[in-house]
Amino acid sequence: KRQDGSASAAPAGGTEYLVSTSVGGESLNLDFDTGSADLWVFSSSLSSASKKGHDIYTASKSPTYQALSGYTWSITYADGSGASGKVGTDTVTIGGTSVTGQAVELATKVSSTFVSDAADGLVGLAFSSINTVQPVQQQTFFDNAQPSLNSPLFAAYLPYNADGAYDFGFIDSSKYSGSINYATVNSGNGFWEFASNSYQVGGSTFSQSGNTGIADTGTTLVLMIDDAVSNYYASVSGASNSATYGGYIFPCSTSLPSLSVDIGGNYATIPGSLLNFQSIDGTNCFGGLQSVGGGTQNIYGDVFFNAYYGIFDASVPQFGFAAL
Ligand SMILES: CC[C@H](C)[C@H](NC(=O)[C@H](C)NC(=O)[C@@H](CCSC)NC[C@@H](N)Cc1ccccc1)C(=O)O
Repeated sequence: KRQDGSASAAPAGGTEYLVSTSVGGESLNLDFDTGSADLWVFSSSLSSASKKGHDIYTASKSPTYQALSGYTWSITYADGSGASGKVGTDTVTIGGTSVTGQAVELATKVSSTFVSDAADGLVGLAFSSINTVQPVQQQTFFDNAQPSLNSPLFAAYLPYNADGAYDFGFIDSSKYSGSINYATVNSGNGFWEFASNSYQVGGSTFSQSGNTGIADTGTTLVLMIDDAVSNYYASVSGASNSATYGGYIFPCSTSLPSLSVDIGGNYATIPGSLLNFQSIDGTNCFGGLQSVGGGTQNIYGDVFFNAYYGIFDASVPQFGFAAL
C-alpha cells in the first residue's frame, strides 16, 4: 500500500512539536496529540483577537471542503484549556499520507492558552471513541488512514531540541537503538493506556500497583502521581514545590537522578539530563517531572519521547518503545 510516509515534527519553544499539515490545500502547523481524538483547526470564524499569530483555515477557500451542517464539537483538556466549533470534511495530507473526507473541526472558540500557543490546531491520535463531534462521532486521521497503510500503526520520534517525525504505516529502524518492548493497551478510556505498576528513582524501586500510564505526545512533561513526584525530588538537593511556579523547582546546578517507569512490565529509563525542563531565572530550574494532580493515570509526555521512539500499534492494540 502506497500511503506510508513520514512527517517532520519541529520543536516549538521546547513545549511541543508541530507538524506542517495540509487541510484542503491550506498549510497549518498542528500539534499531534495521542492524548485526544479531535482534529481541529483555527478557523476564519474566530474573533480577530483569537486569530492573532496563527495560520487560519478558511473553508470557503478550499475546493474540497464539505460542511457537515448542524454538527458541533467541544473539547476540554486536562490543563483546563479547550476549544469548540463546527464541523466539515476535507482532504488532509500529512507527510506522504492523504485522507479524503476527514472530519475537520473548525474552531469558533479557543481558550486563551491556545491563542498564545504556537499550534494552529491539533491532530488527535487517540482512539476515535473519545472524539467529541455531535450528533455523529467522527474518526481520527489515523483510523481513516489505516486501510491505506502497510501496517495499522504510527510512530513518534521526538528527540530533545531537534527535529522529530511521525511515521505512518511503518517502523523506522534508523530512529532507535536496541530492541522494542511492547505493552498491551487498554483503550477503554480512549487513550493509549497501559499498566504502569512501579517506577525507579536512581537505583531505588517504588510500587504504584494498579496505576496506569498514558502515552501522550500532546503533553509536554511527564506527569505522575504525587507519591512518585515527592519520592523523586526527595533525592534532589535543594528541590522545593513552588506555588509561584506551580511545580517542583531546584538549583540548576543540581545533577538529577534518572527516572524509570514501568510500561507493561518493562522499564523505560529517562536520564536525569532530560528531566531538567527549563531554567526559570538562571539560578533555579523547573523539573520535567511534575504532579498529574490526582487519580491513578500517569501521563508520559514529550519528556518521555525525548528518550524513546514510541510505536502506536492498533493491531492489538499495543504501545511499543525503543531507546533513541
Ligand atoms: C479535564 C478534561 C479531561 C481530562 C478529559 N479530557 C481529555 O482527556 C482530553 C481528551 N485529553 C487530555 O486532556 C490530555 C490527556 C489527559 S489523560 C487523563 N491529552 C491531551 C492534551 N495534551 C491536549 C493539549 C495539547 C496542547 C495544549 C493543551 C492540551 C475530558 O474531556 O473529560
